[in-house]
Amino acid sequence: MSSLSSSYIHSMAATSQDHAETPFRPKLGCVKDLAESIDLTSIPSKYAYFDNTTLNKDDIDVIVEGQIPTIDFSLLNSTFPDQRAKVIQDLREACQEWGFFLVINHGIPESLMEKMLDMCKDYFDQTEEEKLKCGGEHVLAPIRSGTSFNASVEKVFFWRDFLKVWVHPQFHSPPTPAGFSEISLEYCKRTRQVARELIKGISESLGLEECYIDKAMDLESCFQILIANLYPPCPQPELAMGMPPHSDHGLLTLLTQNETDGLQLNHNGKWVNVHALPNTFLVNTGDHLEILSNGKYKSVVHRAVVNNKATRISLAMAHGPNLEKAVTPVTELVDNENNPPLYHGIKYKEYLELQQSNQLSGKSILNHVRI
Ligand SMILES: O=C(O)CCC(=O)C(=O)O
Ligand SMILES: [Fe+2]
Repeated sequence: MSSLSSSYIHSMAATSQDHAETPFRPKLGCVKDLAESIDLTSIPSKYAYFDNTTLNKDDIDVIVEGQIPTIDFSLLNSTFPDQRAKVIQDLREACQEWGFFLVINHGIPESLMEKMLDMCKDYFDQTEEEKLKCGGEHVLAPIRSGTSFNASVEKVFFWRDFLKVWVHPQFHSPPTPAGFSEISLEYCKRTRQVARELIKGISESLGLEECYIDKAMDLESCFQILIANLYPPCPQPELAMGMPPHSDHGLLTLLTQNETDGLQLNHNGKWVNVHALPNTFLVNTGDHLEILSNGKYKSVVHRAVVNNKATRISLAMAHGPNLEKAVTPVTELVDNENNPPLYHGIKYKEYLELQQSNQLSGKSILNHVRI
């Protein structure tokens, strides 16, 4: 199966011509087309993530509604020291207790956020052929379009199509739809600025200099990736999964979505539904924040569930260190007697490759670098 692309294969049937050229050329298909196929009333068994017959009762998920922390971004630039101190304290609590927060008053125009989400919708509305023009079979290809997460290694497929684009330090963009590149360039620049400001606040909240993390991780050349996710309506949402529980690889991910919810985060062992208010960012901490803070700020495990009513589009902007950095816990947060380093250093690019080329599963890659 190693020659299969990361795009999902709905059918192993191939034309005789395909067979003549490449013996193992599958018919590629996205879950959007599957969902739109006429009379789809049940999901193919390959998408059955929850299996009622084998479900252990300990695995049954508890879903709760939680009061997710809110960060008023505008206060980070307040000229009143009290206000800045308050928001730094809010960030500390949010990172320590949740690994997740909503960001309001971030200054990015709502119109730009809407245009970017519309562009993602237009991208997914293209034909399969147009989407495949993006190519990118390798997990580290700068532009990759596909379905599920990594179909070449998965036993169960996820109810999700995706586009992943590396947008910093080198900017890439799919050639179509028209206008994607211009909107995306602006959106990536603005979200990167917000992420770096948040990271400065987080640095301070750890008792470090404001620019400590920015400098140590070389965020001037930070790795930024745009991940657009499409979750079409699913006839059996209780059996399928959009994205399985996982933590993100980088430092901070800024997520926006259309009007449909579906993100859940794991908080004290329970799944919490996240409801996004318009014009806000849902921000989660990633594995590299956990590594550099020596476990003080843990990356949050989250997942995306699906529904049978409306298509959900989410847009995650993930920000990590410079890809060449091998990140270890910062010396200021380590003390060999009482607080020894908990993680090995591994080059971020290798970490990313490990995550992308395996099955997405909880914090399995972070566990790989735990001492
Ligand atoms: O769609 C979502 O809400 C979650 C997406 C996500 O976790 C990711 O792209 O890493
Ligand atoms: Fe994620």
